[in-house]
Amino acid sequence: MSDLTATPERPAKPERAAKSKYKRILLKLSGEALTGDAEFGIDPQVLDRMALEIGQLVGIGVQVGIVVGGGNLFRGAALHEAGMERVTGDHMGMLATVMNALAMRDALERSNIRSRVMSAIPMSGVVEHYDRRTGIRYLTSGDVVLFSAGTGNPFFTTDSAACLRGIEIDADVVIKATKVDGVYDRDPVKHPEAQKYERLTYDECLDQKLGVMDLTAICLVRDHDMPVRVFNMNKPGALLNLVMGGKEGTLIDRG
Ligand SMILES: Nc1ncnc2c1ncn2[C@@H]1O[C@H](COP(=O)(O)OP(=O)(O)OP(=O)(O)O)[C@@H](O)[C@H]1O
Ligand SMILES: O=c1ccn([C@@H]2O[C@H](COP(=O)(O)O)[C@@H](O)[C@H]2O)c(=O)[nH]1
Repeated sequence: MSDLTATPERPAKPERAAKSKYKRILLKLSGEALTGDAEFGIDPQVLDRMALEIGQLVGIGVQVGIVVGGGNLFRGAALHEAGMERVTGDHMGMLATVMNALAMRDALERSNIRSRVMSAIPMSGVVEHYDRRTGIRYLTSGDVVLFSAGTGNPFFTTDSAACLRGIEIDADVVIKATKVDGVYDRDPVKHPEAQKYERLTYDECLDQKLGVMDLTAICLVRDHDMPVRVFNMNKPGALLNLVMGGKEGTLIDRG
């Protein structure tokens, strides 16, 4: 029987991402998309598929930091609407992201992709506490790093956490993997006639209040000139194509 406590062998150092457009990325995975066809929870098949796609990036030497959402389990705002105190609901939402990160790490390690989970909320014995310099060291050595528990503060979302961590680790781009294939002039799930944008400026996103990412997150990336790409995580090969410089989804930058 294999030793389940062992971490996979470190693979031979991958060649530098010679042909990739980005050297270090921050990938935001939608929690809601982890449910697959179910209504709640985590679909292991979705995790395995994501692990495969992330493995392709690691294989060409791209450094991958990940922030996973928690919308498949708990959202503070929804719990609050149902009568719970908001901060407690947000704490539950952040803990949900830790659960998703643990599940993602499990899938990555089953695919022999070395990975670490760090949490913004100390959780000794379960995951490491977030430390920027340690996280960067792990990334530099080729490990995938899952930054969990959002920002560690209530009233934020994991979109903001993804932009924050992306800026902190000096990523080349924040990539938001979601269920729609980019940013539209209105929610394409509710409005099938919605028009997709190829490229948008931060200010256009803010002025038009485009709901694909929260406004706090957009302000943060605008203030730090961090490009964001939104793409459909259900499209096989799209993540690799995007990292190689292909035109997937929508690019949000300063124009
Ligand atoms: N203008 C828009 N363009 C694209 N998508 C939009 C827009 N407005 C609202 N949306 C919705 O935003 C969703 C994308 O957000 P996502 O699924 O990542 O949710 P989230 O709340 O960020 O993630 P999580 O599930 O992790 O909480 C899409 O599924 C889409 O329905
Ligand atoms: O910094 C943060 C990040 C998240 N939360 C709470 O967690 C849930 C799940 O995150 P999603 O971005 O919605 O997937 C979120 O709704 C918040 O309740 C937080 O409080 N602080």
